[in-house]
Amino acid sequence: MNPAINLIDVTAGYDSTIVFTHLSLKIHAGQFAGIVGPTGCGKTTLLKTILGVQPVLSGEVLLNTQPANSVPGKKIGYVPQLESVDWSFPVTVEEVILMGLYTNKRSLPWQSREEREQVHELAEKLGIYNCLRQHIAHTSGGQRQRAFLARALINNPQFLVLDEPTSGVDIRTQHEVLHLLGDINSQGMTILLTTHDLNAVASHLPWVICFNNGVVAEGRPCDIFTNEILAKTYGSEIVIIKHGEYYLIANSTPLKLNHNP
Ligand SMILES: Nc1ncnc2c1ncn2[C@@H]1O[C@H](COP(=O)(O)OP(=O)(O)OP(=O)(O)O)[C@@H](O)[C@H]1O
Repeated sequence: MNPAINLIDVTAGYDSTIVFTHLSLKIHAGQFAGIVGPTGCGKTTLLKTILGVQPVLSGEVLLNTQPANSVPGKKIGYVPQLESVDWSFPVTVEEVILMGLYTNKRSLPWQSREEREQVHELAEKLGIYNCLRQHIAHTSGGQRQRAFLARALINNPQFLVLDEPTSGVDIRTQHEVLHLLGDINSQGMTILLTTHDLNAVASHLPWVICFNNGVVAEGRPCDIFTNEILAKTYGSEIVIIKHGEYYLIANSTPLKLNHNP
């Protein structure tokens, strides 16, 4: 079977920076995979390359055997890093979701009844029906994440690509978002995301790709999250605390609490 996403010997980057060279990576249909790696190692650039918005310098990116830049945008549902979104933009949650439906040909005020019903159905499914009329800036981090997820899903894409869906929200919301993505994946959606949260990956994702300007290792979290692979990925020691079958990965050096008054 052909991979859903197939990078073949890809070199990509910007005018001033080559971010990765000769990268080959396959994501299979139905896979739920997370890319982890240090800040600036090229995770977002990799997603942009898959989305076809970042031109490759050499090599090829195929989506279901078609070149990525020839695949209509609607085939890929994309959730950007929400930290990059301008929250002062005057839109409601409902309008954010509707934006997913519009191409350059249509403007926002004119939605059909079917389109509204489609939005309401999806909002109900994602648990944000009650905040559809709320200004997006007045919603919680978890509700925003769900609103942008709905915007990405509204066109029934073949793949879902998310840039750091677990950042900027508390631990409980992180788990809720990943649980929701797990449910969407179990209905057949191929999902690729980036995250800095190794523990969330370890507990929710079946497949992890350790990245640092290239693939360091990939596999099941239980095989991949070793001191050796994490040190190679992050360039410094990452402490893994094991308790029976439970793992806790310390993203920073353990601290000794200050007991001084
Ligand atoms: N538009 C751009 N123009 C030039 N260089 C860029 C651009 N965007 C990113 N870079 C550079 O490319 C490299 C990879 O950046 P990228 O955003 O892909 O990393 P990342 O792993 O997603 O980082 P983070 O975890 O902080 O989001 C960095 O050195 C960054 O400075």
